[in-house]
Amino acid sequence: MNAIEVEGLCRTYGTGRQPVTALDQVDLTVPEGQIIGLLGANGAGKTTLIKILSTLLLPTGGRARVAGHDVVGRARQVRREVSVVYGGDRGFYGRLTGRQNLRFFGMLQGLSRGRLAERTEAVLAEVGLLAAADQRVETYSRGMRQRLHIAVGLVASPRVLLLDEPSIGLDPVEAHRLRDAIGAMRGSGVTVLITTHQLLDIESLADRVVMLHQGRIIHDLSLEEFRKRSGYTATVRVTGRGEPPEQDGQDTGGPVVTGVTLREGLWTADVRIPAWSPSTFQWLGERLSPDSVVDLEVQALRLEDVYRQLAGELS
Ligand SMILES: Nc1ncnc2c1ncn2[C@@H]1O[C@H](COP(=O)(O)OP(=O)(O)OP(=O)(O)O)[C@@H](O)[C@H]1O
Repeated sequence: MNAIEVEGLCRTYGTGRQPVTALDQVDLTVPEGQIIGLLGANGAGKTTLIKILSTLLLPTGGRARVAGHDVVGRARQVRREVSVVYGGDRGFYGRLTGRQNLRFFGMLQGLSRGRLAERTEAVLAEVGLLAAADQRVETYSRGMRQRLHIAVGLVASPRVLLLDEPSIGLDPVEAHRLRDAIGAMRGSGVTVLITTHQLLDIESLADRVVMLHQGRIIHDLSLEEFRKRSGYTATVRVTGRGEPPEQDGQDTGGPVVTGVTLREGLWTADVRIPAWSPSTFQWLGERLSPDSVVDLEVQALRLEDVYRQLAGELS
């Protein structure tokens, strides 16, 4: 069964002279167990989609189903199947321990005493908080609180977990731990939809990338396809003396010289490599005179570059 099915979904805010269309005919099908990265600039409609899927907001057109239940007609059933976690570190009782908070919020979700005890320990382990479970939440770091939010989201075993900017405001170490906690869900059958501006979240977690722009889905690709959209796999940054290489005007299918700059008697050029092959090295040897090159650095493609490139095509 599909975890999420969205057809022609629309949401308009306001009815006056200037209504805002936040979602415009969105179609999306997500099979169970997939981890989807939902990307888009500020105002693209990501939060609106999350709110509709979690029944916090009604659509103004189209349909959406979660675990087979319609978000409008069977909202109560949907709420049993879906959990939503927002970025940020508030919403806990600071004087209670992590375990006590989790049990409290689990109880509110209607779990029986036995099931609650079992699930509490399981999810604390899943998010890496077992060792800190008996510490007061007021002593928790931001990242630990965020992982506790995810534990609350998981305690009632939802089929679908919606994460809105989960790593916002976290330092790199905490963000890495959080990603580990989310990654641990892979294979458990939980379907995860993550909205994020952190491309590293997508790179390390997502099976599929959906990109929204002005309320419409403009890309819906596997992570691999998304990566390939850039048209290159690496950039070689070359620094040299003397005559700089000529910048290539258009894509020739082979390596492309871009971004030639001059500074303090040295030039720097970025050579985009579509794919590594013997002819790539031959090309590099012919275009870049070994006498003039003083430094060479190979940079693997970053998802952020792809995103910037795709977003740039829109402006
Ligand atoms: N309650 C509201 N009333 C009026 N307009 C709204 C409301 N909520 C959102 N919007 C508008 O709807 C559009 C989509 O907003 P939404 O919050 O869904 O985008 P987003 O992709 O989540 O953005 P961000 O990355 O900034 O969170 C934006 O133009 C926004 O200004």
